[in-house]
Amino acid sequence: MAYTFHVDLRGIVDLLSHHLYASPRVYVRELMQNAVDAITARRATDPAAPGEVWIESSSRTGDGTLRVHDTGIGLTEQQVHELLATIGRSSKRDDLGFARHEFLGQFGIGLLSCFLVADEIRVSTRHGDQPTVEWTGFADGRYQVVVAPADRARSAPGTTVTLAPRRDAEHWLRGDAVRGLARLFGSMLPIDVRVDGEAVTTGPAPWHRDRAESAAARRTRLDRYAQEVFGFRPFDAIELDIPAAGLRGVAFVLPVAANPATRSAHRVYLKQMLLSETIEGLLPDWAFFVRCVVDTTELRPTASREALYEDAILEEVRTALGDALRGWLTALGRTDPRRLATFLQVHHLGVKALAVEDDDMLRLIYDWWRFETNVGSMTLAEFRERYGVVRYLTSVDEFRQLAPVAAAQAIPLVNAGYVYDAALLRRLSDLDDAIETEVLTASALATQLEPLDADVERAVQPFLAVARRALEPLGVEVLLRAFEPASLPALYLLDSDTALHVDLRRGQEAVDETWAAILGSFTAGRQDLPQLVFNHRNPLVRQVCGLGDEELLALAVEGLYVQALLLGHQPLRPADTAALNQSFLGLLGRAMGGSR
Ligand SMILES: Nc1ncnc2c1ncn2[C@@H]1O[C@H](COP(=O)(O)OP(=O)(O)OP(=O)(O)O)[C@@H](O)[C@H]1O
Repeated sequence: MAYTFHVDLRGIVDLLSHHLYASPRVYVRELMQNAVDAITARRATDPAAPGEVWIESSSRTGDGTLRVHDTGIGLTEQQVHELLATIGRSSKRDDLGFARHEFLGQFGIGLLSCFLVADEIRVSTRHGDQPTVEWTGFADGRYQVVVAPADRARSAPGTTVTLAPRRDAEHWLRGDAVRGLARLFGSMLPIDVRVDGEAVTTGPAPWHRDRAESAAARRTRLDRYAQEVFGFRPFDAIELDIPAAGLRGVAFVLPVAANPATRSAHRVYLKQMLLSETIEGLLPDWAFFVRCVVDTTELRPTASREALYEDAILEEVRTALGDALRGWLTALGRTDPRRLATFLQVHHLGVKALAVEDDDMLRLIYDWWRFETNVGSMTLAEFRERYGVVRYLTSVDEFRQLAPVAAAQAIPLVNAGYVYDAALLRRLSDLDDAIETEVLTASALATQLEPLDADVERAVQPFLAVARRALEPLGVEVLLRAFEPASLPALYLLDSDTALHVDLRRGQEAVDETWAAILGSFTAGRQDLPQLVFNHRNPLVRQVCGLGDEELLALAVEGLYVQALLLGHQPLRPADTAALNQSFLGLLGRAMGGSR
């Protein structure tokens, strides 16, 4: 024998309120939606039928109830049983069960949301010339249907829904709350909606085109809209139009930097009814620099109507919106490079993050973003045009230290030490195989520094011997070269590769045997050391080279070593600090005429 399921309405309402809807406020949206759909249905056969929705809040009715009146299609007695009293049954689906395009509703559960604020829902409805039917649904699952007596018969087709409030939910039915919610959800609806006599529908969407309006006036209006809705005056307003998704709208470009890691929230309308102000995932993740407001007819809501259903159309829309933003950026580069430069100034981090994966954005950075170089600030495109190979350093500290030295050796260098820069430079050949890029290593720079004449080289051997002896315990290789700028006495050179091995070796000294053996396996066979290159063009270094007093020479060498470390923003180890102390105190002692 077959039985029919029974539904525990209290359980269902509990489910809706705790798991489906984020807040009871959705009840206003569901009631407006039903009223608008009913008018749409009536106008399908009677295009001249009146289309009005008016809501009387409890502040107006005075008896605590809220009433929603519409001039829609109404229901017959049989439809009342079928549609109002059957959870999940909807008149807005076609024979195959698909949502019908012209309606906002589709799931057949919207009316239940009224139980979030009401104990009792009363519907008085009239379809065509049929008698007025009165249906009352109670939160405990009972319902009654009666044909209205003559004194309560409706004079025209349409429906009135009356809510008797739940205890503790009375405030949801009051004038202020209802007006605010009706305005929030329904301000763009194509049908006139009033709350307590006040219009909440404010006419066409902000992107609606009015032929008589000038471009400047339109922009001012859109700016004002962004200010009202998002609270900022946009850098630009990008109009969006994707006919395949029935989507129109505007992307407002943020005037200040946004965190690329935070997903942007957008204001999305479905068939002119607000779905949510905080829709994520409408745009690709990289489009963090805009806030959109869009209306679409083709995207589908989830049953809560608070999010978009993740399907193939949403995926296509996301791609198309991404293309629109990309198009805006590249067009700006063509038509108004100065504005693009301003945009990049604000949003460069995000655009760079995107350029790591996207060729168009990489091209944008290549052509328009000004990098710091040791030959002035310029774009990578300019740099390449002037100097051929795009040589760069991957740390800001390294750049600060080496840029002047490299410039003096006529080696143009780009500072790629900021976040994403190195990754972008590594990817540049993706744009064009002919673009050559190269990291300048410290050892490569050392080879560019001019060696000394043979005579000088011979003469400085005693200096080198003392300097090597003094610095050997500190694990640094000593060189003497002649280079510009002459004001720099010594240069501490450490490649990132060498730095890693130096760190590992230092780690080895500081840990127990097991760890030392593990770390040792990484450094095995590597003897590279950081280099300290003394500059023979520097007058002080020349003087030190000529010192006959070995003790004084060693003190000077230690001092110059620590100074080079400090200039290179290198951390000082205990041994370096000890060398600094020894040198400083020793030199001080010598200066005051004593000895160590
Ligand atoms: N004001 C109204 N006038 C005429 N019919 C209505 C009205 N309100 C509700 N109905 C009928 O009741 C049915 C159920 O309404 P309900 O709001 O629960 O679901 P829905 O609007 O079909 O779908 P959704 O859950 O997506 O809102 C509707 O399909 C419609 O036929």
